[in-house]
Amino acid sequence: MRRIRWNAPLVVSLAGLGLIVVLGIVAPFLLEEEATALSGAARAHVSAGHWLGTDVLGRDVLARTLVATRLTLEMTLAATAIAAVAGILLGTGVWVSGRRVRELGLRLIDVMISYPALILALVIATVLGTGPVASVLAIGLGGAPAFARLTANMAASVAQRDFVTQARLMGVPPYRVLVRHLLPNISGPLLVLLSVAFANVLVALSGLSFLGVGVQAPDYDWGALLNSGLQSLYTNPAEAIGPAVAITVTGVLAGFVGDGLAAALDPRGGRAKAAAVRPTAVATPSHRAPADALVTVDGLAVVLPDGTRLVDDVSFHVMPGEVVGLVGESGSGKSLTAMSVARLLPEGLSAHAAELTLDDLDLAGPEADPKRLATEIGIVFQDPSSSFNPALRMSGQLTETLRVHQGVRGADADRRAVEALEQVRITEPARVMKQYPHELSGGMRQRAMIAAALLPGPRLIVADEPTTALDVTVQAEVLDVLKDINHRRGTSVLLISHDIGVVGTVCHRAVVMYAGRVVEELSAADLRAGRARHPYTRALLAASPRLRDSGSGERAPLATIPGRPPAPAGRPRGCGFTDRCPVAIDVVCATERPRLIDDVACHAVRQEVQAG
Ligand SMILES: Nc1ncnc2c1ncn2[C@@H]1O[C@H](COP(=O)(O)OP(=O)(O)OP(=O)(O)O)[C@@H](O)[C@H]1O
Repeated sequence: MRRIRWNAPLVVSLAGLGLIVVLGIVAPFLLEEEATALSGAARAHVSAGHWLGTDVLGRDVLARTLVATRLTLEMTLAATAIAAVAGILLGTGVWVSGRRVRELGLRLIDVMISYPALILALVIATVLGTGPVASVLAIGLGGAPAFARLTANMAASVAQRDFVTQARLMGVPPYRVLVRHLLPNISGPLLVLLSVAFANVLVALSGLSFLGVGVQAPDYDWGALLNSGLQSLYTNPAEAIGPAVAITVTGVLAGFVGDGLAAALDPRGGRAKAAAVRPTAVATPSHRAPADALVTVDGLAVVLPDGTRLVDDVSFHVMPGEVVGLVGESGSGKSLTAMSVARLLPEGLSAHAAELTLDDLDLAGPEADPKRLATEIGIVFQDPSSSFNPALRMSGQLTETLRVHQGVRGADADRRAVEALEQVRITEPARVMKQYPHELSGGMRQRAMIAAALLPGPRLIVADEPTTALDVTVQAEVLDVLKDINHRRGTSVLLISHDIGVVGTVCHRAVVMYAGRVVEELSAADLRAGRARHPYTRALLAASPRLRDSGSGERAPLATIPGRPPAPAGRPRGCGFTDRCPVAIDVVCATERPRLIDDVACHAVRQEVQAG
């Protein structure tokens, strides 16, 4: 419950159900007499005295409908509880039992689920006989397989996680594993199923009473009233309307609670949308980007709600037709910087910058045109297996931006998608268009991702570690495709990579990041020639099998960088690299933040320049 994000449908439907519950509690006290009093006028029509008319014995239908609320809700709650408890126990029980019991339990659930719940309930009701207790038991047990299946499926993924295995190895008793580890991790979807099951149980119980198997006279629930009302449907339809409306409204409200809960528990739903970058109050740019730069980032900061700066004062630019690499170890802030440019920051983070523009498009402004964003910036993500929807064919996914933002449809869109696939060197593009993502290899998927990013004709491609999930030979092919696109179409590329070798070979210029800041900017030619100045860039080069021998021509052993980058909250006041730096100057490096002067932010380099 602690992670629920309240939304309007959830609040309204819960309030509606609450009102019905209150009605169910008070109506028998207030209206019992009226509901049983014989007025003498059988099947009377709607009148001021009887808003829904009277039944076959002359009793007020509205009063009876309201009084029946309590029994109906009690039975529905009881049957839902039986279904949930029996189903959850069975579904989780199989995962805390031994292998044989588990196999047997899972097969049993399979068999039970293959029978429609109502048929199962009717069979049970026939065995148990008529009456409210029998129908509650029947509907409850009939609904249990749905809970058992959901619980078993979800518990399967949790039960194999390391913390559950560890708990079992430590001898934690099964019921504690169940209560502490399994149930809390599957509670969200179970809550949703619970509200949907409530609606189904209500309809099923009313159905049994309607068929005469459920509640027996003189007791009555909405189903029994519906049965009686149906007999006078042509003479006094209002008699059936009361219970019918009650069942429908309550069922729909319970369904809305389920929908509302699903939305409220969905981590991607509700307000979970990409955070926009806000302009900072700083009006004077600190970074002198050329006037004709395509992308200008000046003084970008990405901040956690507690004020921790994950990315701090980052400035760089990308020229038209230029490939710029953002390089640094894991956690240096590359992705957050790139995602700020694409306005795709994860929820909860806020960003601000003195300037963040793509040509004349203000990426920091609140109303950056979504159409321009979608068509002028193409994004290639790291993992090609999760970039496409596995349930849809490639054609629909590749042409989506064209259809949505450029109004290009049908054969035209398909033709352009085929051309884009050809450009990324996919053979038989027409066949690939008809395939599903899982039918393509990882390298093909990543090239298709690049084709999708290319299709609307973007001016910038942001490629976030596009080859990390691929094996080495395929990596080279994908990087080649990116280089080729830049060469042939002049598309600028912002390439994020932790591999300085990749950046040195593919990019024109590298922006080296460490601990959320830019520490050096240099051309790829300088990188390849080993002309890096910042000790961190030099350490990255020494650790790169591709570039370590460049410049000197010697075969130095592959180096590692000792220590680890500081966590965002524990970064020192001065230079973040101080603790790992071989040339750190006492006190000053730890306490004074080095500014980026002549493309390098390092006190030691500055001192060297001044001395010599
Ligand atoms: N949504 C988030 N909430 C909290 N911290 C985050 C979030 N996203 C990233 N971070 C933290 O911000 C820092 C920078 O993250 P970022 O993903 O930009 O690094 P990166 O250089 O791209 O690393 P990697 O190559 O591992 O993706 C890291 O310390 C990371 O743990």
